[in-house]
Formats: sequence, C-alpha cells, structure tokens
Amino acid sequence: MTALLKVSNLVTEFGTGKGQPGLRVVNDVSLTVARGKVLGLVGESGSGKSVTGFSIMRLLEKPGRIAGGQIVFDGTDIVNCSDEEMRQLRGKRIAMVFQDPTMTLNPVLTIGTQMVEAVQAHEKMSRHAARQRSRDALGLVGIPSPEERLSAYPHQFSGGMRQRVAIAIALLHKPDLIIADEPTTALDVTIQSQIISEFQKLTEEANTAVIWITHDLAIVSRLADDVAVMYAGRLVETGPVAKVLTDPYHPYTAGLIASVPSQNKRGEALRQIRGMTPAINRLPQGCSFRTRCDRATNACRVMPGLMPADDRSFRCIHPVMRGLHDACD
Ligand SMILES: Nc1ncnc2c1ncn2[C@@H]1O[C@H](COP(=O)(O)OP(=O)(O)OP(=O)(O)O)[C@@H](O)[C@H]1O
Repeated sequence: MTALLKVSNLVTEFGTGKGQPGLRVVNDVSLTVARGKVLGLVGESGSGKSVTGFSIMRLLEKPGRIAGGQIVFDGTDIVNCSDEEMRQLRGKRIAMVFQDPTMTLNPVLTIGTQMVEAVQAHEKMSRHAARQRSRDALGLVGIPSPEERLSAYPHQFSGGMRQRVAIAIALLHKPDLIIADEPTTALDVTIQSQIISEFQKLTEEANTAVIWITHDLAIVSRLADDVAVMYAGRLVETGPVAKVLTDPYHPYTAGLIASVPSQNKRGEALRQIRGMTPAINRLPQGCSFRTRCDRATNACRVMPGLMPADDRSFRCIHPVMRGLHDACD
C-alpha cells in the first residue's frame, strides 16, 4: 500500500510550566492512510484522537507541541516544513472538519464571502467564478437554494446545515485528505445519517482519504476501511475494520464493542467497561488499561509494545484471540 499519510511514533505534549516535563497526551502513535481510504480513529473522550488530528494539521494550540516522531504527507515532512508550506497544504490538500462548525465559520461574514475567500486562497479565479464554484459546492452537500444561501450568515442556518457548509468548504479544493473530527456527533441521528452518506459519496468520487475521528463504532463500521483504537494517548489496536470489530484482540477494543447497543443484543444488559479512564498524568505503571482489565496480571505492569499480527497490530500480552492461547499462558 502506498501511503498518502504516514505518521510514525508521534509524540505530542502539552507543557505544564517552566522546567516541568510536558504531559504526553499522544504517545508513540503510528498510522498509515492510503489514497482514497478511510481510517476510523476511535477511543473514549480524552484518549488523544483530536490532538492527533491537530498535530497532523499543525494546528496545535500552545502549550501543545510535537515532541517526537514523523508525519509525512505525500512526501512532505509536516513536522519540519515551513509555516508557508503548511498554509499551502492546509485547506487545499489537507482539510479538517470539526465537531463544531463555528470553528470553521466566521459569524460576521456571509457564507458566500467566506467560501469565495476559501476558493481564492488557493486558486487564481475571478470573484464571479469563485462564487459559482461555492454555490455548486453548497448544492453538492444538499443545501437547498444554494445561490440565495450564499448571502446568509452562519446563524441563519440550522446546526445540520451549518455542518454541511463546513463540509462543503473542506471539499472545495477536492483535498487528498480530510480529517473529520466527530463532525456529526452533535446532530440528531437522521441528519447524522444523511450527512455521513453525502460525505461518503463525495469523498469516494474525489478519491479523498479520510481520518474519521469518533467514539462511535457504528460509524466506523459503516464508513471506515481500517480502524485505529486509542487509549490514554496510545494506540492499542489497529487493523481492517471488518476484522477488528468482529474479532478484537485488545480487551479494551472488546469492551468498547460489548458496550455498543445492537439489534442482536436486544434485551441483553450492555456490558460497560468498568472504572474510568485514568487522568493522563496519573496513568498506572505499565499497560494504561490494566486497572480496568479483567485479564490483567502482574506481567501487565510493564508497558507492552505494539505487536504486529498480519495486517493488524495490538498492544497486549493477554489478547482476546479466539482459538489462540495467551502470549503468557
Ligand atoms: N489545549 C490543551 N491544553 C492542555 N491539554 C489539552 C489541550 N487540548 C487537549 N488536551 C489534553 O489532551 C488529552 C487528549 O485530548 P483530545 O481532545 O485529543 O481527546 P479526544 O480523544 O479527542 O477526546 P474527545 O472525544 O473528548 O474530543 C486530554 O487529556 C486533554 O485534556
């Protein structure tokens, strides 16, 4: 597989004050995304999914900084390229859609003004042509009467429509990669489903690769080719969605799957993972999941590496492998 994006051993820290060591909120994360493929990045709140996305976009807020590792996008070294090179990539070749569309939209400018600016930021084009392009983009994401809506302000749109506008802006330049950070989480289920279908159609047509950040495994199973599961800043499992979601190796992934309501589990009590995710500055020694894990033993007091297994990988010495014995049995 030729990688469009290759993240290797990424470490992102937030400074805690002068002379203090930074807090590692993303630790040793490696991901590969091929052109046109969808990677679902999943994990509980606070596991480091968004910070991974912001690191790739080089949009970390201070005191956040990339403290180690490599991010290579189509041959460009994202960690070390100049701010100008990054500005050229952002919006044109890599775009981001946020959970809250107001992160993209300026409340005091009309949608048309913002979209024309976004078109002209990367392409030499007359205002008239840029406006037509914007109108077409709104039409593609299902905004009715797009010509009229160009003159409206963000607050004149419903939440779902605002998110469609943000997606239209992200897709304006047919980017090679979109990082979608929980873009439908705040929307009701019907709207969510429509937007996912439209997004999927448009990105497939443009052969756009996607990193879809979510805590929702149903979305991952619907959209993604591959999945990477994060826990407390680290990857704990990666692999093709069809394999990981039906036959998880890491007890955390298995716990996430068991806690999803589904048709065939109707009537059964959902099994929640016991306990809470520990604060990132108070992680247990060794495997970060061990204090919540029914399979944990003393051997888990040492952090396991990410172990490869065919096209998958997992970070556990007592994996849930159907038909196979524990590595330590
Ligand atoms: N600006 C910041 N300053 C300090 N710490 C931060 C900052 N942004 C994020 N963090 C910390 O980084 C860790 C990872 O956060 P992140 O937002 O990536 O999690 P997430 O998995 O995306 O969660 P959610 O699903 O809730 O968005 C958390 O412990 C969070 O508190």
